[in-house]
Amino acid sequence: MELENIPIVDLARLKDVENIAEDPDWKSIAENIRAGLGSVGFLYLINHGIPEETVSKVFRQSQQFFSLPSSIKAKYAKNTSSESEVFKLENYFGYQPPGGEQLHPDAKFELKETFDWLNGVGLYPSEELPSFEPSIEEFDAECKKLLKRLLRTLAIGLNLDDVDFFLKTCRHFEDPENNKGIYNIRLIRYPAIAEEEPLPTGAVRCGEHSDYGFLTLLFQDDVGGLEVKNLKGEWVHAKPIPGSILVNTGDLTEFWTCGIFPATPHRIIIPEDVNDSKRRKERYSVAFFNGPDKDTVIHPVDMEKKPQELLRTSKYTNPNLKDPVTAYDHMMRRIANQYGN
Ligand SMILES: O=C(O)CCC(=O)C(=O)O
Ligand SMILES: [Fe+2]
Repeated sequence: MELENIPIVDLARLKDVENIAEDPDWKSIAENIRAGLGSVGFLYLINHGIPEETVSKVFRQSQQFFSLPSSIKAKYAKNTSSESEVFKLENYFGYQPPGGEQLHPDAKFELKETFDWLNGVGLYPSEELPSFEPSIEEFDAECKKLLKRLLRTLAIGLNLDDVDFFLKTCRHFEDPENNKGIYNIRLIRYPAIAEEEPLPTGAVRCGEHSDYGFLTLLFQDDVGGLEVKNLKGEWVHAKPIPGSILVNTGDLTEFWTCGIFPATPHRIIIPEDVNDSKRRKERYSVAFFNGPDKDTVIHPVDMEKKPQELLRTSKYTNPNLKDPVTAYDHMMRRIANQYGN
């Protein structure tokens, strides 16, 4: 089944039962997740179990942080002292002002500010905002709880013998201090654009890209503007659904599953109409990018026992790219080639 729009998956019936692989509710939800991530590559989760207040606290702290003067935000800046520092995974935390990142060669200027943490490690503006760090920590723990369930639904949806196949590769969930993982929380603000404001040539909010890792949880406010490319190559608006979370699969998953779960391109353009509210309003989003532990060997062959008709053509079905690689090396080759071409 090929879906054109982003489906909604309701997790309300996902209960902690003994044998989840045989549980009809887990099975049917796993099927829905499989159908959504296996076609559009994106889906909305509702009744996902993350308390609304946990999410709104992070959005409030994000608004307060990005509203601070640039000189204060600069205290928490990402290490961009040299090209080699920028591309080190270990340095993937801190604040980046607008124009700090380019996700697509045509997106000459990304009108966004970001604030990142890697594996729960990073800089917290505790002096200015004492509630900031506890809000991120609470959010981090809730996202991991949800991801643990999602990773099991992925394995069930793929009919893998071991329902914990993916979960076992995320030891960082249980042992946050081990620094084995690759996960990243990112706060984003896209500033409002005034009617008379001249924009740099090629400006967008977020250049077209696919995510790098395994699974992304994306929380957005009510402004809208995110577009997702469906299998027909059409851009579909990922309209905000209050209380929902968008989930999508990244490059690593596309590689691992031989394209069963594609890494779908997405972007946020700036509407030309100066009165469009998607342009006039500032927009906030929060992403939790989850990868498997760095030393996980990603071996696409694991999935080759799957029926061939399920394997979609992807850049990773290229035989030269099929050699096993650790999650860390995969991320490094992806970061080094930031445009992903
Ligand atoms: O802000 C958004 O809604 C999307 C951001 C995104 O795709 C990303 O940071 O990878
Ligand atoms: Fe993305």
